[in-house]
Amino acid sequence: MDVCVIGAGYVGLTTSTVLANYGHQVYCVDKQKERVEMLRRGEIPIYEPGLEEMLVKNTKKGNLLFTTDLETAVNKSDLIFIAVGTPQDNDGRTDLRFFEGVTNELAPLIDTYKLVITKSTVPLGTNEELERKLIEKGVLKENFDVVSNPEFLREGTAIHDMLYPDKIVIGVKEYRAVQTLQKLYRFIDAPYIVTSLSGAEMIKYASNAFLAVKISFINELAKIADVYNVDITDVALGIGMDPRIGHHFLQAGLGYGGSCLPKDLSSLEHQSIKKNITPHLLQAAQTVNDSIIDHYIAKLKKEIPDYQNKKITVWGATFKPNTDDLRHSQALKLIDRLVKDGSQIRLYDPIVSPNIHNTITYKDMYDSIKDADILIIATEWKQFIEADWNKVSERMRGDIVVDCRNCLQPYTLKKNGLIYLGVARP
Ligand SMILES: NC(=O)c1ccc[n+]([C@@H]2O[C@H](COP(=O)([O-])OP(=O)(O)OC[C@H]3O[C@@H](n4cnc5c(N)ncnc54)[C@H](O)[C@@H]3O)[C@@H](O)[C@H]2O)c1
Ligand SMILES: O=c1ccn([C@@H]2O[C@H](COP(=O)(O)OP(=O)(O)O[C@H]3O[C@H](CO)[C@@H](O)[C@H](O)[C@H]3O)[C@@H](O)[C@H]2O)c(=O)[nH]1
Repeated sequence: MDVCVIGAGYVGLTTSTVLANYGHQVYCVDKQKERVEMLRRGEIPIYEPGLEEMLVKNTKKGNLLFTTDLETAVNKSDLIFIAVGTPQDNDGRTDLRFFEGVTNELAPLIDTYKLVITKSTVPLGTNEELERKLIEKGVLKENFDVVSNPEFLREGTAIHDMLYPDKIVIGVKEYRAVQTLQKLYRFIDAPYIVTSLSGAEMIKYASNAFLAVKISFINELAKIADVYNVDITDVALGIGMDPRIGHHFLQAGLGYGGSCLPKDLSSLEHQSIKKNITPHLLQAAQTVNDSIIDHYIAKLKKEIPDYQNKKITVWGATFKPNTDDLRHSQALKLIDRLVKDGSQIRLYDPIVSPNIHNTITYKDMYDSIKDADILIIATEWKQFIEADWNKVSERMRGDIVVDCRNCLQPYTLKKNGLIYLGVARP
């Protein structure tokens, strides 16, 4: 099938590449000229394991093309995916600027039948509004159907998640759209959830909200476990054994960040308030998440009252491992807070070198800890988990390792003369 994908970010690039890899002809459009030129050279603007290889293979084969020319891409395609960003505005609502920009650009280009498929995460009612606007702008009703087909991939495992999703959610008004999408996704073996446009929009928000609530739940329990000298990893393991609870998303730590959970939870909160419903649980999940940095700063202060005067190294800047994404990173929030408190930070991250006030970034993880008093693990990258702790111990001046992600083995550190401070791990 001939497919146009609008937006060459994490979702648009993964969608384009996977569809092309399974035999479709894909035109991936982005308005950023430099990004498109880069992609044409086979360089990818984001870090996503496995993506570059598959992308280059398919560009060489000619079934994956990058362009800024929306008109040609739309003309050549039967299906049009919208995968532009829907960030958070200053009030915490969804900023639909890019999505509405696409609606305006698309309207004059649709003069034969197209399936317009929304992959971007958009508030309830947005796809109905998209349909209404396209008609209002002169597109004939018989020339298009709108489909809400939210994406559930995680950064760092995007290709795997797109190939092996637990479900494919499709919000439609016309059943013919479902058949077209089943044809498009014939290489994916997953159950279909077919619902209304807003039903699909809500499934997306509900998923991310549930995950955020689950993380805040374990983080709240971690605070309680801490004061009662209980190991929270035992508690997570114990409750996770119950299949009604499950083991996933029970890792206590610095809290959730990234480009999705915080903004989607906040958006759902506003969508709820707009209809006079107070979303107590969603608000509580955010409150817990917002309180975590303060909580761990207080813990650090209790352990080392003059921590501001110590040499602190932080390992990890991104919001989670295996990505270059710094959006809403809790690690960055922690660094900001330490800097505000007067500390000078040395930072090492395997992929990014962000420019942060009073922070020196290092290219080598062991160089970053030379003469450090305190080492803080803010993101659970594999290379931190597998660090040479004897070498760490020799390089550091002090002996304190704060494991904000509960990803290390306390015993291994202790064996190497280091003091381990985890999240509720007595
Ligand atoms: N990142 C994720 O893991 C993820 C997962 C599932 C869903 N989502 C949702 O998918 C959407 C996209 O997220 P992302 O992280 O891929 O965004 P992104 O910011 O990485 O990429 C968006 C791209 O869209 C381009 N763009 C904006 N307006 C355009 C226009 N008018 N024409 C052409 N290109 C345009 C931008 O230049 C940018 O390259 C969001 O709604 C997000 O909530 C993201
Ligand atoms: O037990 C856990 C699991 C995750 N996190 C944190 O939660 C955040 C989000 O993690 P994850 O969900 O793996 O990352 P994303 O790539 O943002 O993926 C989420 O957001 C995407 C965008 O909507 C959805 O498509 C995915 O299904 C959803 O998992 C990160 O900061 C993690 O460190 C924890 O603190 N504890």
